[in-house]
Amino acid sequence: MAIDTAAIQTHVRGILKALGEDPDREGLKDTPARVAKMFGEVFEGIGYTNHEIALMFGKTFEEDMDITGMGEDMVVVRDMEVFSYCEHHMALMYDMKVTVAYIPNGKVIGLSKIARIADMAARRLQLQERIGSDIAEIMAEVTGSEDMEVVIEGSHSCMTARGIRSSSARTKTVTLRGRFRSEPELRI
Ligand SMILES: Nc1nc2c(ncn2[C@@H]2O[C@H](COP(=O)(O)OP(=O)(O)OP(=O)(O)O)[C@@H](O)[C@H]2O)c(=O)[nH]1
Ligand SMILES: [Zn+2]
Repeated sequence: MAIDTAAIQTHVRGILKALGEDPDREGLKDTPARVAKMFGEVFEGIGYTNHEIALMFGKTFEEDMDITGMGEDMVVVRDMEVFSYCEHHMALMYDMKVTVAYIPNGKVIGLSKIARIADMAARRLQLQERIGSDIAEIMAEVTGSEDMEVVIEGSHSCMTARGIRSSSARTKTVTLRGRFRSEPELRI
């Protein structure tokens, strides 16, 4: 479902007024439209289910797997940068690095598609933990493998720039599925 751009503009204008601002002054007159456009970008993932994201980026390669045996070798893509917004404050999560490891089950996914999946899962009102479980769920559907680890490190502006103001606090979350859960030596 596409976002309701007109409603967002109306509400942003209302927020500006509630803040004591003049929404018609030169610097703010286009702000509701800009914010609606920005929300369309940064919240694009709200418009898709995990299943739909799996279909969108679900191109896999099965050729040569029997010959090379690479269909069972671990793949790790490190440090994919994403941005997200926490669902509690709608505050930016930044300096977010996502690392995904999986053990293919006979087919592999194109590497760029892993980054696209991580990027789209982050473009929602999220919890860092849920970004990890969403990526694991989408990757499992695409690859047919349950053996997955997703490590995310990031900063939450709701705790670095306001509130407790722990400006250097970083949060690390680890999502483990399948063999990564039962065999600790596999963990990256
Ligand atoms: N587990 C988890 N918590 C988050 C995430 N993003 C933000 N939070 C936390 O969500 C909580 C919301 O707590 P509340 O007490 O309702 O909000 P608040 O009064 O603004 O709390 P303070 O931030 O402590 O001032 C805060 O502790 C945030 O740090 C996240 O991705 N995962
Ligand atoms: Zn927050």
